[in-house]
Amino acid sequence: MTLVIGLTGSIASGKSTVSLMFDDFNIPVIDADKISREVVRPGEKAYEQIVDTFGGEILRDDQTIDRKKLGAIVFENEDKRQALNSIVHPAVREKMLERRDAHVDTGEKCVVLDIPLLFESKLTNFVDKTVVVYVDEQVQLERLMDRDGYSEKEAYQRIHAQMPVKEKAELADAVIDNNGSKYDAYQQLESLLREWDVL
Ligand SMILES: CC(C)(COP(=O)(O)OP(=O)(O)OC[C@H]1O[C@@H](n2cnc3c(N)ncnc32)[C@H](O)[C@@H]1O)[C@@H](O)C(=O)NCCC(=O)NCCS
Ligand SMILES: Nc1ncnc2c1ncn2[C@@H]1O[C@H](COP(=O)(O)OP(=O)(O)OP(=O)(O)O)[C@@H](O)[C@H]1O
Repeated sequence: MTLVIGLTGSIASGKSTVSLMFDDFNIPVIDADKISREVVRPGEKAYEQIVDTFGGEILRDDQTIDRKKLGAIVFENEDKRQALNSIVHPAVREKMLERRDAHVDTGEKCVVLDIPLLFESKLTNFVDKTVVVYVDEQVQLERLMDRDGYSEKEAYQRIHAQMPVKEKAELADAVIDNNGSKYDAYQQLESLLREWDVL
């Protein structure tokens, strides 16, 4: 039996940081953000739909989608964010499930689905257990501004486009508190995997 873990959090709470740690335990991770880049490459159905909906202004010279421009549009306007979600999410879901099932079929002990919008998109039925990477909002804001160079307003727009991470923590089977060091988070992950009999 494969244990399927849904890993989530809020923007810049540390999902990718924790997701890399699964490597140390030889546990495969399926990353929804990565897949959401694959399904919007030129030639893909979602690419055509995005260009039809948002216009050619969101393209770079090489015809790929300018993610900064598209991000600025959708995090400013909730209806537009929902429109983008309804184009991209079905394609992401399909690919994630294909990859999850491939790992289940080969008898992997554990597989992780890293999905930022796991709770918002009601995808908890894709997984057996949920883990939230939690940080306090002030730490989240600082790490987000630091990492991506957003202004405070831009950072808050992105934070508020998701369910507050505190609420996600209440819904989770387990929480990794990432307010401390990365090593601290690593130790919490290791003891959780022991508790769940994965190691
Ligand atoms: C808006 C886009 C173009 C911005 O691209 P950019 O490269 O700047 O950001 P990236 O994709 O790396 O996402 C960074 C983080 O933003 C948050 N985020 C992304 N999309 C959304 C969304 N639609 N709603 C709320 N938060 C989001 C997530 O926490 C994600 O981890 C891009 O995020 C996108 O296409 N989003 C729609 C698809 C989606 O929902 N992806 C997230 C999970 S599948
Ligand atoms: N414990 C920590 N101590 C200090 N910095 C950290 C810690 N955890 C993560 N960071 C930094 O905070 C930033 C956000 O972390 P990360 O990219 O892992 O978040 P994320 O949840 O995957 O973000 P996104 O939702 O945008 O994909 C990164 O610059 C990362 O290096």
